[in-house]
Amino acid sequence: MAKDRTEPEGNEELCPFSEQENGDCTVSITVVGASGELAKKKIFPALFSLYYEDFLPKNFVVFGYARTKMSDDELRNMIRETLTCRIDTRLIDARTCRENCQDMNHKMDEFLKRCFYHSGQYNSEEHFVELDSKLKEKEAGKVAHRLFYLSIPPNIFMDVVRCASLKAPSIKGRTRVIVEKPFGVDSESAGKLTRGLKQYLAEDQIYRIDHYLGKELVENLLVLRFSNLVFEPLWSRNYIRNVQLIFSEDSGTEGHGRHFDNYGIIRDKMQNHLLQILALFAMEAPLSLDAEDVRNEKVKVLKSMRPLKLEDAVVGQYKGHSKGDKSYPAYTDDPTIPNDSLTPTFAAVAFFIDNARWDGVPFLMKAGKALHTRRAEIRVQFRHVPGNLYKRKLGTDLDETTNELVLRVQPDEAIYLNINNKVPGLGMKLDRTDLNLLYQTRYPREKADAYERLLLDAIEGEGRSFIRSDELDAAWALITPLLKELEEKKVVPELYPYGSRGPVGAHHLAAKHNVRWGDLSGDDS
Ligand SMILES: NC(=O)C1=CN([C@@H]2O[C@H](COP(=O)(O)OP(=O)(O)OC[C@H]3O[C@@H](n4cnc5c(N)ncnc54)[C@H](OP(=O)(O)O)[C@@H]3O)[C@@H](O)[C@H]2O)C=CC1
Ligand SMILES: O=C1O[C@H](COP(=O)(O)O)[C@@H](O)[C@H](O)[C@H]1O
Repeated sequence: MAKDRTEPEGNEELCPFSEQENGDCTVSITVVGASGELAKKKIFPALFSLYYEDFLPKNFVVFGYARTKMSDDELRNMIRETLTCRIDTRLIDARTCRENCQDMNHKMDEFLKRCFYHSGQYNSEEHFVELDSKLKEKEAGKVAHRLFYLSIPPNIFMDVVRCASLKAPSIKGRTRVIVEKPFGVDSESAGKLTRGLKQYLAEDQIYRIDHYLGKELVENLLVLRFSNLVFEPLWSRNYIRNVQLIFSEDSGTEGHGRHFDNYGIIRDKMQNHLLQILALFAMEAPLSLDAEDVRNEKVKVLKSMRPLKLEDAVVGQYKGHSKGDKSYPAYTDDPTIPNDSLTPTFAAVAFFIDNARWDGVPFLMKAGKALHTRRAEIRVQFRHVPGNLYKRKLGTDLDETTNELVLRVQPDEAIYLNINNKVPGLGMKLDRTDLNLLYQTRYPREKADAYERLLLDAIEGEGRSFIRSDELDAAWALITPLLKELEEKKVVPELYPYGSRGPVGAHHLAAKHNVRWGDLSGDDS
């Protein structure tokens, strides 16, 4: 029996698979682009983890679809051999325990019996008719929900959507399609993609995936805000001075830059992951946790934001750097990148939300490759404490002593609040310390991968963590003017050394808004 994620066991009404449990229903999941990296690294492992943990319904099949010729057994071997999911890791940690390994092998055999492959072209209706008949055979006359995961490059999305919706839709059940990013490169192309998808699918059949919305800390944002009394009263311009959304990677493109060079860091990280997090952070309380209520609030806050102009941004590109006997390449040393590429590998921008809650509060975003560290976090810097009671003890630099709440999305998920505290003893010495919730300590069990959570949501028809088309439009409307200016004016990015803290311009941008980057100060750098 599939586990219920929402309620203690035994609550029949809320069980999302109750139909399947009585044997009437089945779910067919087709991974389109099954021969690709994402399918191997993320999608099949996530499906296996869900199966292993009993979250998949009783009746399901998984089909791989791609042009590469492969037999069912070859697909199964690929899945078995490339397994990199948390279950595998758990077993490596417990490798002395033979029972666990036997259990996993048994579960893997059972899972693979449900996996099949069909080779076909992405634009061939005939090949999708063949897929449909194979699906029907496995579905054996049950009401079948069909989920197509488009793990393919965007130029073939429309072919697949057309063929799948015309020739292989669910007849009595629901047809849903997970669409991978990129969702266009600007407002115009995103609008075109949406109009194309809507020729064949209704909005509630489209699941635009941004895997950051499946990350534990991001899912927790609304819980933190709306289930604790202590945060919400502080969550506004009255107490918050600025908010920082930071995404740094410590590696460059290293020979795989061709795809990135067409997009750049603003499209790759800001338009999607960081703006999505910002919307969840800043939105008003939704009427309910229903997908439409949550997404309505996200759209509202995105629409209240000022579109970016060149003066709100700094762009950078990493250059080569030597440290001891090790040397690190420049972005343009990557053989897949043109030597004269102006693509930003770093950007810092300042957003403002023109609504009553956030008027005047800078929301600074920073994302970059080849930086000194890898991290994704939200930093909330609060206002200074009024009055001078402890000023002599705290020092004159009030920025150093204001409260800061940090939500670290990765690595090592954590939520901590910097506070000032008296050092125990007879004197009156103050110390800066933090109230710290380190996930690894509090919740030591390994965490589900974002793809697991989002796949399960899509199977269950839960759209809350997927991007609706009006959200997408609103996000592109904020970013497109800046992208156009950068491209039209051929803005040359400021160079920064590989492994550094990014271009100096990012500090100037922050200083213009009276902000200091929290990740570069004190013991956090
Ligand atoms: N890899 C990742 O970590 C991430 C990927 N994505 C997105 O997910 C999608 C899939 O990613 P990924 O698996 O890495 O992509 P791949 O480049 O590996 O492509 C997936 C499959 O699509 C087919 N394919 C590739 N190029 C073409 C083409 N030009 N024309 C027709 N078919 C083609 C190939 O299958 P075959 O030749 O067998 O038909 C390939 O195995 C992409 O849209 C990507 O932007 C998003 C986030 C992260
Ligand atoms: O969407 C993307 O995200 C990955 C990083 O994902 P993470 O979960 O490992 O943080 C990034 O490498 C890729 O460039 C980008 O397209």
